[in-house]
Amino acid sequence: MPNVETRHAIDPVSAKSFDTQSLRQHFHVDGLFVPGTLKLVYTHYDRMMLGSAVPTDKDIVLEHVAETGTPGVLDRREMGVLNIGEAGTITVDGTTYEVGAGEVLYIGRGAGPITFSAPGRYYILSAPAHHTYPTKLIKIADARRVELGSAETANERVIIQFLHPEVCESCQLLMGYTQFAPGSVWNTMPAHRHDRRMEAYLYFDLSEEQRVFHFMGEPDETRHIVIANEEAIISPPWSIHSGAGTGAYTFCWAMAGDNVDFTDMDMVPMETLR
Ligand SMILES: O=C(O)C(=O)C[C@H](O)C(=O)CO
Ligand SMILES: [Zn+2]
Repeated sequence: MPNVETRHAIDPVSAKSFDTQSLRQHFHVDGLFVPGTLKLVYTHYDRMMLGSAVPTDKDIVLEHVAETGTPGVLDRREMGVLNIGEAGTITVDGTTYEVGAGEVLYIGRGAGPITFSAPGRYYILSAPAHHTYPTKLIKIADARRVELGSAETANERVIIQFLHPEVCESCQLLMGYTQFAPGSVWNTMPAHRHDRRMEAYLYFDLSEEQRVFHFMGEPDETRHIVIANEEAIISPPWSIHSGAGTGAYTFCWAMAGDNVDFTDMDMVPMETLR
């Protein structure tokens, strides 16, 4: 049985009163990517599930997750898996996909069981789905690239979009990752919100000593959470989501909610941030 933790949805009024420990308890995820284990976090934000699988000499099979209330985990869901480790394989319904470093496997509704094989460090995202789109391996060259920011503002980066309507159809999941040029450290500032979609971040490619200060909260009530390598953030739909690192890093962003329009954002004017 997978190790599954549940996170309930928190409203912005309650979040205002949280101290560091409470913020971390509700919005921060650690303990991911432990060799030989499958860990899942079942959230009540659009029922997005996130987690990790790190197979060793033994494969890890994902089939039933009690929290979904269905025999197979993907009976009514879709899944995106990003490999942040060495190339490995994922087998879905008897078809084996070679998933290289930085590649994403989209797994359509109704598929499974899913077998994760070494080597590979697999970051897992899943949301409810109303339609079955085909399972598809997405290579980096097939993804959509958006270059933005500049060295002068310490935010020169490329957003690489994998689960995006122009690349791979999905019901709810939008997913990709953002990589920084050396010396650039700021993501998603000026900040935005999108009440239509929640968002989850996984920060990775950080050295042991490196940290990212992740900013969250309503624009006039911001808070921060200090993040180390391969730790994640659950970002509620009412919250900004932004970060500044002590050096360059990569982060995987993923969203679920009412639309799959990456550009549907409500920008937050700088002068309103507190
Ligand atoms: O660096 C950025 O800016 C991002 O990657 C933005 C996130 O992808 C995002 O918040 C999308 O809604
Ligand atoms: Zn966003």
